[in-house]
Amino acid sequence: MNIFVVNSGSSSIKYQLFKLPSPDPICSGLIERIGLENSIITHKIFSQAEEQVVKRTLDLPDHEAGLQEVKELLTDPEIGVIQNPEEIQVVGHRVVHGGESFAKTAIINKAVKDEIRKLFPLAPLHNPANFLGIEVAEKIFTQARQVAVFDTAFHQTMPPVAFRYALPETFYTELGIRVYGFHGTSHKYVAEQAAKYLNKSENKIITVHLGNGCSMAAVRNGQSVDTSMGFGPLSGLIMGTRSGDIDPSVVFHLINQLGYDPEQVNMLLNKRSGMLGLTGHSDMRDISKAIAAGDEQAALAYDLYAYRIRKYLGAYATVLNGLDALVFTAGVGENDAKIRELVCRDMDYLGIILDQEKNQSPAKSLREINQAQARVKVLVIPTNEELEIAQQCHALLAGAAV
Ligand SMILES: Nc1ncnc2c1ncn2[C@@H]1O[C@H](COP(=O)(O)OP(=O)(O)O)[C@@H](O)[C@H]1O
Ligand SMILES: CC(=O)OP(=O)(O)O
Ligand SMILES: [Mg+2]
Repeated sequence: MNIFVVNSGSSSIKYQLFKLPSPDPICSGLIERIGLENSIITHKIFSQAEEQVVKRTLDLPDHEAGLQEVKELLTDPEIGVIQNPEEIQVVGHRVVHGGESFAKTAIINKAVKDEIRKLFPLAPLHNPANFLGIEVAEKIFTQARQVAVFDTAFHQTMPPVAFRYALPETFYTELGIRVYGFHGTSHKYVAEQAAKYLNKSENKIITVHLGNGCSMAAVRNGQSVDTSMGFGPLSGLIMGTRSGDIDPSVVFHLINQLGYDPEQVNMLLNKRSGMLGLTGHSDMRDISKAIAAGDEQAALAYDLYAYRIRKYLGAYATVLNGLDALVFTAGVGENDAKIRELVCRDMDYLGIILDQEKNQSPAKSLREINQAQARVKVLVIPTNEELEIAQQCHALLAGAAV
């Protein structure tokens, strides 16, 4: 079954084509700077041992132009991997917010689209772009089943003690105000990899997803029991441009005393805060360079970022009443050894003892970075949200076990 996976962001589209049940992608790509001049498409084709990379710079005014270009690349007479778009049987879409309506992957129809649209205000950076990706894919891959895989779905197993806020009950029952949690596809994927590695069906795992957005999850026996993002993808850890946890009094102060309007507060907390607000950079590689050049603000921000993770680590070890494995994943989690070191420092009371040398290993596959005698495995596991999405689509449509 040919499954094309689309992860649309506000200015980017990531995609991969799989022929399930094989987990190896046929091709993958990233389109950056959609809507700006000089959009960049990086398209990779994997065949046997070799990898071919095609890079094109062109003006792509919108997502439709971006996906049209991908269609051309997929069906190109020379480098194409299929002959026509009808060969794609399924398009799997990452959709960030599914509210309480979707505990599982869903075939997209009008009702599903209406629900995704209703959730725009709760995930303003994500759901509108995801929706656009669906609409464009429907036009291009007209024969394919369109399927939505929700970031929130994995966290629907959380108990009420983890998902309820201390607000009057009707705010939950009538207005749906509760913790939803995000990055579920990634937390699920790496927690399953870790459980296989531990070779223990009963297990307690904390997963730490550190990308542009950052979140943690406490996972017991494969089920999410708590997570750091909440009603929207803004609470919890410090992120590239998002503040993470902040006292809501700050919002009232900004509005009532400093004259901000609600949209300005929204922009501030979502787009101008986090590491960007603290240092002027949202990319951890730039922050590391600034620290090396003696920038004290950058050094403080880096410490703040790790400190927040440590607080959640303590909380989740308590929630789980112990810990078998701590998993780092996504761009920062997989690549930034120093962050992992700061997070794991002085955690021997929890059974976490890092092996400095193993922590420095640049390997790109699952690796164990704790000292041999440590009670808790510390693992770096590359996430693969696209493969997880493809496998969930396959399970839904072919009845395959995942
Ligand atoms: N070698 C690296 N060292 C430190 N951070 C890195 C490295 N490579 C990528 N990153 C970080 O990963 C982030 C992107 O992570 P990713 O998981 O791809 O995020 P997203 O899927 O949210 O776009 C970048 O902003 C950057 O901070
Ligand atoms: C939900 C979320 O924060 O996603 P991302 O990390 O892709 O921005
Ligand atoms: Mg991501």
